[in-house]
Amino acid sequence: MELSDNPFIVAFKAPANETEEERIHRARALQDAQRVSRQIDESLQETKRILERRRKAIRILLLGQAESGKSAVLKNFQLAFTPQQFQKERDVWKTIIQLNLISSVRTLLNILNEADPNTQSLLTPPHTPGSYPNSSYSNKLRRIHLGLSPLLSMENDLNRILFASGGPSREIRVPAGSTWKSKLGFRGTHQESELTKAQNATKNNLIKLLEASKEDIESLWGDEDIQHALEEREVHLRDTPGFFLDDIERIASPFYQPTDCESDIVRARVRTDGVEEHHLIAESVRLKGNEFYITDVSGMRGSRHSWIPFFDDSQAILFLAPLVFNQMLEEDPRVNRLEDSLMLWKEICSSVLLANCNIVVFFNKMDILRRTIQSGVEVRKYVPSYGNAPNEVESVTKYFKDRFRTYHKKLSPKPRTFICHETSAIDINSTTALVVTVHDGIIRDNLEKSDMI
Ligand SMILES: Nc1nc2c(ncn2[C@@H]2O[C@H](COP(=O)(O)OP(=O)(O)OP(=O)(O)O)[C@@H](O)[C@H]2O)c(=O)[nH]1
Ligand SMILES: [Mg+2]
Repeated sequence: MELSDNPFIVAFKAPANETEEERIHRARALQDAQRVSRQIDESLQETKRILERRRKAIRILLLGQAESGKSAVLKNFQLAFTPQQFQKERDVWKTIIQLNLISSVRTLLNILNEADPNTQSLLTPPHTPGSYPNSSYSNKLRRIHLGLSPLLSMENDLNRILFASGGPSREIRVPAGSTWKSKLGFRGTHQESELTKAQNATKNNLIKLLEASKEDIESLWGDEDIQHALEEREVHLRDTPGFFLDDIERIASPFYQPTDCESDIVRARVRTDGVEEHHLIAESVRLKGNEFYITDVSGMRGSRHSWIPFFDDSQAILFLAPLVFNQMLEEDPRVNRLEDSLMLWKEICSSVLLANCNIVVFFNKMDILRRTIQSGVEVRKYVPSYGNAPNEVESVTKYFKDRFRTYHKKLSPKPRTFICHETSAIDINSTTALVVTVHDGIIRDNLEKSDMI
């Protein structure tokens, strides 16, 4: 570039007959302009570095309906590639697990309440013990009911203090980002725990109260009348998110640590609210320095529009489709979960924005499918097109695999390979091994694509 073309030289050229005062003023203005220009250059360089880093990293988008297991698969990635970082978060998950447990207790007590019209409201037990009117339930259950009331009040307090949310809700819901983790005691590299004395005291009180309530919870869960009421209402509590009642002995112990059983953390339920991007830098020697950007989204119907901006930037999509054929969507109880997954699958396959993206399907929650089939539930009752095919796991899986494959072939804008895996994301040994395989596959595929280019 000619000096005379340089915009700085042109803009700050000395005018004829410049006074000394004007010259000083012009020199200062030039210095300021150069400083701003340097700052812009540096910020452009930084943006370029970030973009370059992103380009080299593996970029994965997790998609699927709510409760399909996206966040559980993300935790498996963290376990496989950043286990040390994952361990640091265990205290956060301990509180979540305890809250999940209390939520199941609330479900049982609600059933008790519904089933027994004479039982008084949960949170307003009678002032004088023994003043319940006669009813179909035993005195034992009424005593347990009363004994567990403080635990429910504690749940309210915790939700209010830790998540600033009022009243009980079926699920823990936190805003996107990791600030909620620091509220539960997580100390990240750049974050200090935000726990106040009051919050710490509440967490400690919860541990004591859980220990004191352990026997009541065990009795409630083991009670025949309660089990009968669950069966009558077709409530499969073991298949619901965040189910820990079978682990009460461990979890209600004052020495409980989720590290004793890492799958506890994967089983813990926190509903994703919005879109969260997780940046992982692999810790193992083999992959040292490999980076991932994994985007986890909310799967609720009303949130799916927010996925689209992330389509462009992703190299691979992991689509979670649990083969749970006998459950309805929480947000719309008229819609069968598996039908909803198929509808979503069709939209993802036909999206032009995703034409070049690898899509891997995880037929998740295979453990639940196995239990459901074993308990004698018939697929054809929920999916009439299944007809008289054998009511066996293998046959059911093949049937749905064929349906997913057919739509994939028919609707993909360009030909691409159909890849699917049967998973149970809470089985961490097999799932961490699988995510490593998927990771290797994405790298191989990218290399092939760049060779073709
Ligand atoms: N039994 C069983 N439970 C699973 C499996 N995968 C996930 N879960 C549990 O199901 C619940 C829901 O899983 P999440 O990973 O939170 O679901 P999500 O897709 O992230 O849901 P949203 O954040 O609401 O969109 C959690 O408690 C998980 O631990 C599985 O294969 N088997
Ligand atoms: Mg989630």
